[in-house]
Amino acid sequence: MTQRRDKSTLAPMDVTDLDRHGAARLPALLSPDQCAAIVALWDDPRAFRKEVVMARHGYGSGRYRYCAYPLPDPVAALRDSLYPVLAAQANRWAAMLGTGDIYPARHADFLARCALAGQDKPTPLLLRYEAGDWNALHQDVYGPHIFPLQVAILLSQPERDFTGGAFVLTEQRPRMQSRPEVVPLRQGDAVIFPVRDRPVTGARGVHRVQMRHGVSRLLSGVRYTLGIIFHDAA
Ligand SMILES: O=C(O)CCC(=O)C(=O)O
Ligand SMILES: [Fe+2]
Repeated sequence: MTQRRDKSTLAPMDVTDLDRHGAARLPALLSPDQCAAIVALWDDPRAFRKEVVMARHGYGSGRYRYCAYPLPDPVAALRDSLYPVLAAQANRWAAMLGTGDIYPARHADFLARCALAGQDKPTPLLLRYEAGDWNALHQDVYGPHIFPLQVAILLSQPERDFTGGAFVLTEQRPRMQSRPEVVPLRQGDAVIFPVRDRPVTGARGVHRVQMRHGVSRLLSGVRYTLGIIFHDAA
């Protein structure tokens, strides 16, 4: 599948936004047709390994389905093409934090590392929300191996397909109150954000802030998102 923009490079502003605000938007990563093709996967049971009904677990309200391996073509293409850019950013953050973590240039090599630790189940997921549904603030950690950045792509068109349902991040600042960040998305836009935490440079050097993401209540309609997580699950 061809995407509308070259994802091998992110505009410098995107990286600046990640460092300054903890999230960066990739406008029009997918066309409306590409979004529709991914939404259509929802009804194909071969595409998925598991469904989660969020209310049963206290995760909010709505449903999501984890893709099965082999990933559906458009999902595999997105995961492969986004990874190298995010790995460069992940390595920069690891260096800032002095963790010693090194993320390999090839996604396959990172997945091999996950698999050795028993994390071999695919984590890309399709989420579906109806009026009244929401997604509790959370972190998508599935085992000790964590790739620190993830991507969510809005597949539905705000105001036409749904209202409400904003993508929300919170940043838990040490010994301070949390900071909310709302990322306005149009259909086909992606948001890049930290899975668990990120480095922030303060007066006394670099410290870690915890991040959580979620979705505010849908007021009407139906909203689909594709979530791309780069570590596999145990
Ligand atoms: O539906 C959304 O915008 C958020 C989805 C999500 O939690 C994820 O992609 O990990
Ligand atoms: Fe999530």
